[in-house]
Amino acid sequence: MEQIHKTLRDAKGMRWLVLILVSFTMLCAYYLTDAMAPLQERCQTSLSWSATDYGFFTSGYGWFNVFLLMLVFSGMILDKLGVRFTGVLSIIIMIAGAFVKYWAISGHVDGTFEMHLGSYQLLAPTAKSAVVAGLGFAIFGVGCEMFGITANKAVVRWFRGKEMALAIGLNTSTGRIGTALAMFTPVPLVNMTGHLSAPVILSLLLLCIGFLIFLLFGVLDKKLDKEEAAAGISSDDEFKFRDIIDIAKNKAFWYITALCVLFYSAVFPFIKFATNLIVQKFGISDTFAGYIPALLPFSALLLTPLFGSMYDRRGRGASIMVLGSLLLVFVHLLFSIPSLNNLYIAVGLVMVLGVAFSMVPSAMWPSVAKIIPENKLGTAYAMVFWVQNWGIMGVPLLIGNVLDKYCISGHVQKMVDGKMIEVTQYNYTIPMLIFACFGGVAILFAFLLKHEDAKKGYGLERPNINK
Ligand SMILES: C[C@H](NC(=O)[C@@H](N)CCCCN)C(=O)O
Repeated sequence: MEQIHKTLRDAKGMRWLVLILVSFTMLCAYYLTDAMAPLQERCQTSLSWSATDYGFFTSGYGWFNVFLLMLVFSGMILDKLGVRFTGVLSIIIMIAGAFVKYWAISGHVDGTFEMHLGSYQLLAPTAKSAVVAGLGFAIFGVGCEMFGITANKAVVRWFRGKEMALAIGLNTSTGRIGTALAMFTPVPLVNMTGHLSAPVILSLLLLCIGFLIFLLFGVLDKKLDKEEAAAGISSDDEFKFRDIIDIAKNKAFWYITALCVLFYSAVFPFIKFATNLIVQKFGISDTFAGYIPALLPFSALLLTPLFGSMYDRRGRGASIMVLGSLLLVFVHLLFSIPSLNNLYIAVGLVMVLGVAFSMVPSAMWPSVAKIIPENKLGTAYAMVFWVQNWGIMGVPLLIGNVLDKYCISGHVQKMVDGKMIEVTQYNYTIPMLIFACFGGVAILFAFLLKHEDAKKGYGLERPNINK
């Protein structure tokens, strides 16, 4: 019989199986990334965290990635040692980070912490539990970002010239399922168990399952390596320092990176504060308030593959990014208007934000693969993520501080575990305007990217599927 499939990746079923295996761990990783988001007020009442403490802890995700350049090293490891090794390493790091985070928020750490350099105060008094949880989150963040670039590279390797954007979109969508679950399961879990750390324990369990599933992917990927070697297809994966310089010389790369950090700075940190925003602005209890931000990843998880598939078949990647950025600004501006406090408006806006949050990622990540050659792709994704992590780290810090300095609107007494506790109330107008400003500048870079593509012919407006 004539041989139909040259390698495993030419077998459609195998490609999609690989996608499922890689994506499951994305779900677990994204769940833990956002699992504390609906618990902002619970952290205030159980661990005495202020908005600044919460922002500090949330910023932890990026500390090591940004300051220790862990993301850049991750990219090098990925391009040098491949997706299998890097994937396994990243999951182990995530499990270690999750464990530290669990330790910090489960009542083992008390008191406050401050840091001085001579007479200069580096860190104002901060709840020690927020500092240790932040450290755990920082370790986890290294693994999570390392896994993100590994998953992108693995998907590109298996899907290039086929349904690449759709596959990247579906992989991201699976991550969004994790984010959606993180929006509405933590509060019921905490209520059921009486432990603030219950969602983190669940994440640890999920990550261990993800580890085993990723090993299965490793078996298939190794087989593909062997087949490609036998067919004389070489994967020029070796990392060279020159790669960083080559990538850094590419203008379109910087436009896409700027768009990435600005766009995501207005989305990921927004998710972290969204439950509290809904509680404060729309007067809903935190048990239900998380359901509204959950609509954001929910609509994104349905629409990201749709836009990915549109991009594969019809092209228009740069235009999709422009439109997505416009929608982002529209939503944040409307959220900032104090009189628009009707719950239906909140639901509508979050869903439109979900559309924006589908459009930009579904076009952005496959577009990086059109601008940068595959052998430098791990490093390129790592560089984009590194810049993006400045935003993921800095913006929650900024918003937490702004809330405590300029946005306190009052205090209310709430009954928590049989005790009356004072809970601070916030007005979110200024934070929402800050998010809108990020979106405004993102639009500018989306246009610059479109213009550069028209000049250099990267094909961002052309379909991805080779006919
Ligand atoms: C694919 C992309 N991932 C990222 O941007 C990661 N750097 C951050 C992941 C944070 C997880 N909530 C995406 O999710 O669109």
